[in-house]
Amino acid sequence: MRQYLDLCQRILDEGVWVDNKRTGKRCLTVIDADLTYDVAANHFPLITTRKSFYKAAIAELIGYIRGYDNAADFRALGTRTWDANANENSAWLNNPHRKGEDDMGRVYGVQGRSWQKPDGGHVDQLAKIVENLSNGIDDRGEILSFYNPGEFHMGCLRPCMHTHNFSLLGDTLYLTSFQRSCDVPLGLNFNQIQVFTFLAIMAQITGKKPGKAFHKIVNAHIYEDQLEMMRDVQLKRDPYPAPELKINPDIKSLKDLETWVTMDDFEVVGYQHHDPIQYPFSV
Ligand SMILES: Nc1nc(=O)c2c([nH]1)NC[C@@H]1CN(c3ccc(C(=O)N[C@@H](CCC(=O)O)C(=O)O)cc3)CN21
Ligand SMILES: O=c1ccn([C@H]2C[C@H](O)[C@@H](COP(=O)(O)O)O2)c(=O)[nH]1
Repeated sequence: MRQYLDLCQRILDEGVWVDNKRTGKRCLTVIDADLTYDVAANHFPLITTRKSFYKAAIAELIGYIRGYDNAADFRALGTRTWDANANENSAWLNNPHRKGEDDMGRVYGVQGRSWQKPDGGHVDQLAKIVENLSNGIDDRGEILSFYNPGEFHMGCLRPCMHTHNFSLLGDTLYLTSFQRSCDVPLGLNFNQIQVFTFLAIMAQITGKKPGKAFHKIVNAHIYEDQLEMMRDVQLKRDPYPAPELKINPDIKSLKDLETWVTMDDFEVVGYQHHDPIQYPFSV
């Protein structure tokens, strides 16, 4: 938790104001942040200086794993976080590739599970990684990439967390995740949970021990309308100790994740937190 607060403070101390054309807002911005999560010790990186809705963050991750392309499917899993990008951004609403209400297009998990090949076939990047890791293989290219510039025009948003690179050392699994753009008050609260949970769940279904997860962020920002709450409320609070994440041990395969898993299969133990803070969201 301390590393999150340090990043917030660093943005306040060293950040540079940058105009953002897509949202029409200014962001206080720093470049390059590294966060590390100890998944082996189960120190779940849940924000404690405000109430965090972690089930929504895990629901997003499961939706990516399943290759969802529709905000309604995300809602059914337990998160409304894609509603605005799917249905309220005028550039996407006017895009001829949008297939109707709730469509997100070829974003995130669609690329992860079904990257189009020039010959008409598809690549399932995640299935290949699970297969290799389960067999003890790390070919130094266990990479899940959502970043497909050739199809940016077919999706509502370019992926922010765009690459997850798994590594095996003996029977310990590591994850290095790359993020190009990070809304620190809102997005990072979710992204920390997702990087941690992704390593924990991949270790579980491939029969490995989880090690550490390394989260590398390029552009880390606070939107102008979030700044006051961050500076005057959240950063004035003292953090509580990290809680633990409990995952249903019956989840044993990618198929389980794709078929029957719900948010009831994830539970956080020992979560002490301050009151919620509602930060503005920029579409
Ligand atoms: N500007 C922006 N920031 C983001 O973090 C973001 C996007 N856009 N677009 C795509 C996804 C959607 N994400 C979101 C969207 C909404 C919340 C949000 O409103 N979180 C609330 C609680 C939500 C709930 O109750 O489930 C929060 O207080 O954390 C978080 C992440 C992350 N991403
Ligand atoms: O997982 C996510 C998804 C999105 N974000 C934030 C980062 C930016 O504030 C916006 C995306 O805007 P771009 O103009 O495409 O950079 O969403 C996040 O933090 N985490």
